[in-house]
Amino acid sequence: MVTSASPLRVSAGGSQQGSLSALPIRVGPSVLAGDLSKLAFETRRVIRAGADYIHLDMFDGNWVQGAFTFGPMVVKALRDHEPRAYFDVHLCVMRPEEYLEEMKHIGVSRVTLHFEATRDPGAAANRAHGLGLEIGLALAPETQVDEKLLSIAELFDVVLVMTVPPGFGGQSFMPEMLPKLRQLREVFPTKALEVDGGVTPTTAALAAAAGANEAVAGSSVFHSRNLRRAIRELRHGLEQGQQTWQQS
Ligand SMILES: O=C(CO)[C@@H](O)[C@H](O)COP(=O)(O)O
Ligand SMILES: [Fe+2]
Repeated sequence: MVTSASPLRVSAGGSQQGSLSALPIRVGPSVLAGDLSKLAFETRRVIRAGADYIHLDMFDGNWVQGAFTFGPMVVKALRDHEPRAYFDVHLCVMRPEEYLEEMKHIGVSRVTLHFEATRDPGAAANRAHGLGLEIGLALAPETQVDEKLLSIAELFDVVLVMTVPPGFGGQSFMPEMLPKLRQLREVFPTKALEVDGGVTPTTAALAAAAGANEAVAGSSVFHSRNLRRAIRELRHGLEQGQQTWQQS
């Protein structure tokens, strides 16, 4: 079923890692790996197969060179087909902060912009919240977590740790991103932490064991013969990993 993010459940008195109850596990197929000539059909297929949300990669062919996918008009057309689905738009564009009002207008549920592409990410987060829009901060693999970044990330609803260089699907998961996830989870025990890139049931488990609770998956869902099973296995991977994280 496609839902809005459910509230985080924190056990009484606990704010440290290890004392938390489960964070909501969510699987968001990236339709980029589907048949792009049938986006509405592909979106409907993964919703029916149990997706928690739909991940939409908006690339402008500029910030990620050579990769141009679709823009707000296509997202709006999809929204008209799926009025209730949770739409998570990953903006890999120049000046992503300029899209916030339009994203709200077309009914996007959450928009994630890149730290590396945004002039003033803190101001963008405040503006999105003023619009009533959930907002995420994406970190490309080369971006390190330091004090300044943490103080900015604090303002966002989700931090997306890219586990491949942004730009295209079908790349291999970068295990060297796991310490970044651990670092973020230690500082933000209840914030949503999402991974994107090369996510399979095995890598989803590794990511969740390091603190992730949301996973975007393109190839491992759409290249599977059985979408429902693919999504179920990803969810299972996240659950297994989260148990490891809780016990750590
Ligand atoms: O943002 C991106 C790539 O930049 C992704 O959302 C990809 O679409 C994920 O595809 P797979 O790595 O799962 O094939
Ligand atoms: Fe993405």
